[in-house]
Amino acid sequence: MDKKRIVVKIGSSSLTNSKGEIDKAKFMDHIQAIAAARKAGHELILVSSGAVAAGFSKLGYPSRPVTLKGKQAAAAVGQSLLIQSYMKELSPFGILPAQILLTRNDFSKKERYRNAYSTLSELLARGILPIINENDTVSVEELTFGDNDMLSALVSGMIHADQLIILTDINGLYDRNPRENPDAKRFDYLDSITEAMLGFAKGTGSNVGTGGMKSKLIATQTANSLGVKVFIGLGKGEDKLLRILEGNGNGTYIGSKLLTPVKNNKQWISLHSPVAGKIFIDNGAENAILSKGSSLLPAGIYGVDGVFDKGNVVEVYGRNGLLGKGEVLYSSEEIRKLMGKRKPELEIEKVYSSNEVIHRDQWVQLFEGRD
Ligand SMILES: Nc1ncnc2c1ncn2[C@@H]1O[C@H](COP(=O)(O)OP(=O)(O)O)[C@@H](O)[C@H]1O
Ligand SMILES: N[C@@H](CCC(=O)OP(=O)(O)O)C(=O)O
Repeated sequence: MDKKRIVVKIGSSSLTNSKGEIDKAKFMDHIQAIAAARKAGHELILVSSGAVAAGFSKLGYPSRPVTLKGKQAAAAVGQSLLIQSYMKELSPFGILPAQILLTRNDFSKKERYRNAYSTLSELLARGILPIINENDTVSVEELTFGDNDMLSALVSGMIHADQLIILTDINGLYDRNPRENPDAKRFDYLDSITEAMLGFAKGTGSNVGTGGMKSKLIATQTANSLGVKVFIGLGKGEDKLLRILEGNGNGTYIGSKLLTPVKNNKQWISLHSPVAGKIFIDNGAENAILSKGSSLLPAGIYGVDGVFDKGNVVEVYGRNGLLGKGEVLYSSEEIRKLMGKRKPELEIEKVYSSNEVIHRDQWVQLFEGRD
């Protein structure tokens, strides 16, 4: 089998018990499977939940806390317990883990996004097993990933993984919540996640998990849009990851064969960049961008909203509303002077070095009406 780069996301319910402790048997099952997949030559990155679930009982909480300070305090204790266990149990297999705690800001600032990518690549190149979690203790509610399903999707896109494996306490997506409908049917293979599927995926079934199946499906849509195939399910035994990679896993596989990887700068523009302003373009420019894949030139721009600098990301609007997002090569002040002008006029003025306001390589189409 080809050597693959895989992101494995393990949910709280697959690591801990309801009393708020790491479940030794579940934990060791993952360790053995990780070791076997690495031995087979695959590159692995772990996104491990479980910090809150493994920490709350040590702080005297009877169950998973609901307040922000309670969750953050529990995560501070639980995260170190988790990493300690990973270190100890992976060591006999000669695997050295590295703890990486990320916040939403690490993705929204371009330099930090690039830096996270370089660090992860360096760790992989040196044979280390990165273990990622959200930095729960410092993340504030408005600035979180939502859950680790989304974090794992964003990481798998960033490092151009071949597959994202979401290990949970249920063997895949069913057409109704199987905990409430015993005759619900499971999907084995899906090309993509549709709106209808989002409708029948519901919340968590355990008292330690957070997002339930719905958050896994939303994360799957994101991973697929970045060119990464997804498996959602469970498994037992040291060969469970290898079986999943061979296509024999106990769960649902999602993503057609036609998925295309997305370059990191385009991922950053479409999913992480803060929007600094708006540009309004005419029909000719809209056609050129959407149908011919051209860059955006000043001639087609008739309006600018906001104050922004060169290098910021703006939204571009046409007759169909929002068309996409792109990184501008001029400030809002400069674009106001340039807009509507054609090449000869710009050349006579000899002020600007390049004609493009947004280069095609820094443009991401969000309007789905056209290719
Ligand atoms: N249509 C569905 N198919 C499968 N599981 C579902 C569905 N709707 C809701 N669920 C629930 O989602 C749960 C898995 O999510 P969650 O508890 O958040 O797990 P984790 O801790 O692994 O992230 C399942 O145990 C199940 O109760
Ligand atoms: N970052 C949190 C987990 C958040 C989360 O998404 O949990 P889960 O639904 O179990 O994957 C923690 O470590 O407790």
